[in-house]
Amino acid sequence: MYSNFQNDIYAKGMLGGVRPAYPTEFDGWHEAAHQKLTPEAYGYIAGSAGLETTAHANRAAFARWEIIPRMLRDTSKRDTSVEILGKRWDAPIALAPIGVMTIAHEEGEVAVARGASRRGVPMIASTAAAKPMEEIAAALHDTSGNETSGRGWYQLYWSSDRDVALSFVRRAEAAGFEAIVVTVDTWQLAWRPRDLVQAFLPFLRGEGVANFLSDPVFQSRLEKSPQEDPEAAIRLWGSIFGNPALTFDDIAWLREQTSLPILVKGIQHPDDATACIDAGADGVVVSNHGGRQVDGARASLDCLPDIVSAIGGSTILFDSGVRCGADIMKALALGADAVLIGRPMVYGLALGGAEGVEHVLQCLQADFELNMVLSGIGNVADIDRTCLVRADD
Ligand SMILES: Cc1cc2nc3c(=O)[nH]c(=O)nc-3n(C[C@H](O)[C@H](O)[C@H](O)COP(=O)(O)O)c2cc1C
Ligand SMILES: CCCCC(=O)C(=O)O
Repeated sequence: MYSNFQNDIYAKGMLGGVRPAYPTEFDGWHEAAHQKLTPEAYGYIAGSAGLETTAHANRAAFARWEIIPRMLRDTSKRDTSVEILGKRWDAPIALAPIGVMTIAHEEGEVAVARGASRRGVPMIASTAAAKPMEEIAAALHDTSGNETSGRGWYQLYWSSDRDVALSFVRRAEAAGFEAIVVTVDTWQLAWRPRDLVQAFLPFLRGEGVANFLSDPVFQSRLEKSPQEDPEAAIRLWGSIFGNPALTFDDIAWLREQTSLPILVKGIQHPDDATACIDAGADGVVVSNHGGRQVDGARASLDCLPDIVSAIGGSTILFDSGVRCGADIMKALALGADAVLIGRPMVYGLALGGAEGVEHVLQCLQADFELNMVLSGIGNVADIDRTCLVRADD
């Protein structure tokens, strides 16, 4: 039971005089990480596109839904597990793909992988990771110490050089990642004022390009190796990173290239969701990239119900604005199968590396479980639309 964590905290405090090493909710993680991070790293992580209207809308949308807890329902048996793409997850939570995590902590995604596997939470490794995917996979699957083997998916930023994109998929298969998540909303970075005013883009100093620099197909496009001529390698990265020409036909093409499940991340319109499924995807991630791409875009949570109506039965994950157990419950009640945790995890990483990631996940798991059972629901499958009312009703 995840909620044993609550008892542990009280017991350690009252019997041993020890308080938790880190805060236990989002604002605390955010504030403490803000103190620790460089201004540039903080701006990159916390910042969103434009006036950050969409980032705020993501939070406001959660506030417009309210849970009505039900009483006197037997919740003595509780089950937070879900089945996603044929695999059992202990909780309806995975880690969102997040690039260039060495700006938050020197061990970057390797620490994220360790924290995730200790909590049994699947991790989606980003193409823009600061560590090559093979290193992340090794950390995920490392069962030394008391870690259980973690579960990983690979997030593909689809290069305009299709052979590089395919090489990433082949490497992900070989490294043991269990699904491909194609992110389609960020083939180019949006107008991000916090980064612009600090003129900060970590990729240009060689952080977050490891998957490219270590890739044999990418290397074959260079005259000299990335070690010999790092500048030329970064220039090539800049020119082939994203692919504005991508269409649903490419998803259909990818479907023929790999037997791994494919999810398309960054979907906000129900017709796009349907087209993804028609092209052979197994599901989508309803997301506006945490408000980091199209400012003025609709809150991700508000996009969810129509997409559920359009492609219900396919796998539907959700992110953008998930901060606490209640948010997880609301997203599930509106039809998501599971949610992805983004910034809360990054702040945990900044605070304490693998231990910080583990702590944030443990808090979210316990908070979610307690929220669910105290609402009178013993089983994730029973979280549905009847748990919620609109705040203005
Ligand atoms: C610092 C940072 C880096 C990110 N890098 C990636 C990435 O490499 N690939 C990707 O698909 N999404 C990336 N995202 C988006 C997340 O996967 C996710 O959609 C977003 O964080 C959800 O919003 P939230 O963190 O506000 O909940 C990034 C987000 C942040 C904050
Ligand atoms: C160029 C990769 C960008 C990483 C990303 O997705 C983000 O910063 O939101």
